[in-house]
Amino acid sequence: MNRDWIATAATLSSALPYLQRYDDAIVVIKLGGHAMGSDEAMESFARDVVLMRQVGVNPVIVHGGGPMINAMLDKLGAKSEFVNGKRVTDQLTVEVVEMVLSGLVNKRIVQAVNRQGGKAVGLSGKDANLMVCDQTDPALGFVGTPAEMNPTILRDLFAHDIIPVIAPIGAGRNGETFNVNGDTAAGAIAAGLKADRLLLLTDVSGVKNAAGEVLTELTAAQIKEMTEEGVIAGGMIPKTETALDAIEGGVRAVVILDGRAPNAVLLELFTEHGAGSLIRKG
Ligand SMILES: Nc1ncnc2c1ncn2[C@@H]1O[C@H](COP(=O)(O)OP(=O)(O)O)[C@@H](O)[C@H]1O
Ligand SMILES: CC(=O)N[C@@H](CCC(=O)OP(=O)(O)O)C(=O)O
Repeated sequence: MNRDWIATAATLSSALPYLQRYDDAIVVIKLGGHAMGSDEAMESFARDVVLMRQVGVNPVIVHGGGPMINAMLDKLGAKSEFVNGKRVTDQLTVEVVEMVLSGLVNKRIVQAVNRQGGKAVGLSGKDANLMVCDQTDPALGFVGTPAEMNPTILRDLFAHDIIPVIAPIGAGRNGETFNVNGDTAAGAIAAGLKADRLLLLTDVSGVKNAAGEVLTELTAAQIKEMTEEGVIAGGMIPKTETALDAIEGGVRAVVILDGRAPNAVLLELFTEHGAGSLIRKG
């Protein structure tokens, strides 16, 4: 018999304890703009998510799309600046952010999942009042901080075998639209659902120390120290902040990992190998 088939059967068999552990688990996956990559990479990601659903996991995808927003702002001749990983968002920018995230990016992911045989439905924080926000800081404009989560809609979707794909747009209490950092939104949704896992997919293999080595496990104290020293910087700041908030909010564990690695989520969930940097309650 072909050796590859024997190896495939052995791999499937060794996954049994993990399949049992994650049966009916809620796993929130944040797909960052930098991790989205080519159509082939998107297809492979979508396939992994459909497989998760097939084996009894309830996956929720929350996406970013920073590079896609930048590209559209460039086309419009508009500039934007970031403060601690958050985009300063004026009226024009928030309109572009909503169009790009809820439109182009969200539907690309929805379609990719559905092409693999899944049932994905796209929504944003506005739908069913999923994520109601307050303004983060007047200096940042229309940037929102999640203040009230209404995740019942997501449980209703799970019950119908539907994979929710969520754009990080928040509903304001006075009809405003808020731009929410994708990691922040994913953390708030994971906490609202008391998810078993929050996987933050990005373009590095995990959180690196000053020597550039990936730390396989991180404590809150280490994150605080590394941020003060500037070792954790830029886009990694909202990710590690999110991880700590999510754990405080009742998420069992958070993993920051490279979404561009082949089958990254399957490797993390269903093998003993694991991947990236794990953060859990200390
Ligand atoms: N200590 C660190 N370890 C790993 N990456 C870091 C660290 N500090 C800053 N970064 C940067 O954070 C980036 C990930 O954040 P970001 O670009 O916002 O990703 P995404 O678009 O996937 O959300 C990495 O590509 C890296 O340049
Ligand atoms: C407030 C804020 O910064 N919002 C982000 C939303 C998109 C995002 O988070 O995209 P990534 O995950 O690809 O970085 C932005 O405007 O870029």
